[in-house]
Amino acid sequence: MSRAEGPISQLIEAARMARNNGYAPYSRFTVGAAVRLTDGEIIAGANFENASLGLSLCAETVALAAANAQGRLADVEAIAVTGGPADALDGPVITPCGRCRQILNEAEQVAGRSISIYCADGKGSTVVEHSVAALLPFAFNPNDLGTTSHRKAR
Ligand SMILES: O=c1ccn([C@H]2C[C@H](O)[C@@H](CO)O2)c(=O)[nH]1
Ligand SMILES: [Zn+2]
Repeated sequence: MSRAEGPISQLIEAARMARNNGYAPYSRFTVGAAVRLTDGEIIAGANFENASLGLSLCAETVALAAANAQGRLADVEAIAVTGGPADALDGPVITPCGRCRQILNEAEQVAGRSISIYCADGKGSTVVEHSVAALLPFAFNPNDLGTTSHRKAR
């Protein structure tokens, strides 16, 4: 899809704004993500690097952890991600890394619904939609541990 409209473009704009807060002094590649909840609330995240380089956190993971910190992990229905070189306004269409895909899969299992992933270029003009299942086929699931305790009691 190109130039998204309505709630999708709103979510991408939130991700683009969050990208400004990316802490990326080592890679100089800033990333923003924004999660949309079932009631329309948007929760943002930005990448958060560390001098111990391998400890860096991706924007998607930060946004999902922020939703969890508000007790809203089960309400996640979509996520947008955008990023690029810190000194440029644009950037390529990026898709979540492998670790974030596994974390998105966990959120999907908790939410009990599929989560739409909107991958936007830096300008937000090109948007590619993916599902978790498409990005992470044959995922390792909470059910594989023989537990259902990831499901929220309602
Ligand atoms: O989907 C992605 C890909 C990369 N990054 C971050 C990790 C690191 O801080 C920087 C360069 O890989 O971008 C994200 O936040 N999300
Ligand atoms: Zn990641």
